[in-house]
Order: sequence, then structure tokens, then C-alpha cells
Amino acid sequence: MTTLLEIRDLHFGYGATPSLLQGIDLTVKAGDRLGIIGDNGSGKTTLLLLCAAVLKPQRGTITCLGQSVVAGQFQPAVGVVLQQPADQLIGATVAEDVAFGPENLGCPTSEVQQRVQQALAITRTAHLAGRVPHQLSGGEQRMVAIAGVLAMQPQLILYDEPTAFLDQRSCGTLIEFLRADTTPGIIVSHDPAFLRTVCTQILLLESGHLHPLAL
Ligand SMILES: Nc1ncnc2c1ncn2[C@@H]1O[C@H](COP(=O)(O)OP(=O)(O)OP(=O)(O)O)[C@@H](O)[C@H]1O
Repeated sequence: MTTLLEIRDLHFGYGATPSLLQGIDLTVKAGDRLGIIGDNGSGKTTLLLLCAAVLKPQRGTITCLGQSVVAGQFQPAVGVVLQQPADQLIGATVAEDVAFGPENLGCPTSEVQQRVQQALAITRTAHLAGRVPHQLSGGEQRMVAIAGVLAMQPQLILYDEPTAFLDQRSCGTLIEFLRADTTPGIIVSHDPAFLRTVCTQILLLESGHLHPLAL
């Protein structure tokens, strides 16, 4: 089975928390969606930012589809859904926002339009196409942010606390989407029941190490 992401002996820390990650090993293969749970400040977001090439490992390696992940280098194969969806919404309208990714990948206009319509349909946000992203509710913003990621057709999607700020109904929409979508990835969350519903494996990040948990 294709290996999408491979992390070996990853170490990382900040000034005040120098030993945050102390030898992380992780593999995401086709069909895998890993859930990561852990206390506040255990390093879950940091781990995602390392996978997304936003941060540079202090030791160890991260490879995506067999290529070394180089911090600061754009990885079209990896989509990231940030904890605060508003942070990644930049278009004047929802449709323009979702078009931004494929446009920047150099897709022809007809393909951009096709990808936008498809992503909005999958995330059930087509009715929001003409709306201003920053005037949407938190739940609507989250699904639009996911649509923007899907329009880039990534091979791996990293989600940082996707259920944060969602009410039960929006959570239901998200779960329905995640159950239908087969893109492999990693989901960081504080909600074990949610992770059990949408992930193939759950890992606990504790004291700088990942430990498998029973589903
Ligand atoms: N840019 C930064 N500079 C210095 N310290 C940071 C930085 N970002 C995060 N930290 C610290 O690193 C630790 C881990 O933060 P991180 O956001 O990765 O944790 P988390 O597990 O995602 O937490 P939460 O569940 O609260 O979202 C925290 O103690 C945090 O204060």
C-alpha cells in the first residue's frame, strides 16, 4: 500500500518547551486516517505544523510520498485545515476563496470552476458560494475551509481540531463528510468519540511520544 507520510525519530521543541516531541515515529498509508489525542500543550498542533512543512524538525525525518519534507516549501500533496478556519479564508466570496488553490496550481479556468463546484457540493456549501467568508458562522467557515483544501485535490489532509466551535448539527455534517471522504490523513482532536467515528487508528501524544490507543 502507498505510504503517504513517514515520520522517523522526530524531535522538536521551543525555547520554553525544548523537549516537546522526543522521537516520534508515524506512518500514514493509503486508507489510513490517524486520530491524535493528548493534553493541552502536548504538541499536537506542533506535530501537524511539522508535517505541513511550516516548522523544521530539530532531529529526524519526515517524508511525504517518498520525498523529504522541506520546511517552508509548498507541498501541493498535503492539505491543512487549520484550527481557526477564518485564518485560511482569503477570498472576497466563498467561490473565489475555494478557487484560489486550484488557480494557484495553474489549473485552466474550466477545471478551476469544475473543482470549485465539486468541492462545494461535497462539503454541502454550494448555497454559500456568493457569501463573504468572514460573515459566515464558525461551522460554515469550517466546511468552506475544507472545500478550499479539497479543491486542491491533496493526497493527504491534516485537520487541527475540526470539531472545535461546532454545534451538534455542524458536527454531524462534518462526520458525514469525513465518513464519505477517503483521503488519508491525520486528525487532531480532544474528542475521542469523534475520532473513533472517523479514524482508522487513534494515538495518544504524551510526554513527547505517541502511544496507540484501542479504538
Ligand atoms: N511558536 C511557539 N513558540 C513557543 N512556544 C510555543 C509555540 N507554539 C506552541 N508553543 C508551546 O508548545 C507547547 C505545545 O503547543 P501545541 O500548540 O503544539 O500543543 P497542543 O497539543 O496542540 O495544545 P492544545 O490542545 O491546547 O491545542 C505549548 O506549551 C505551547 O505553549
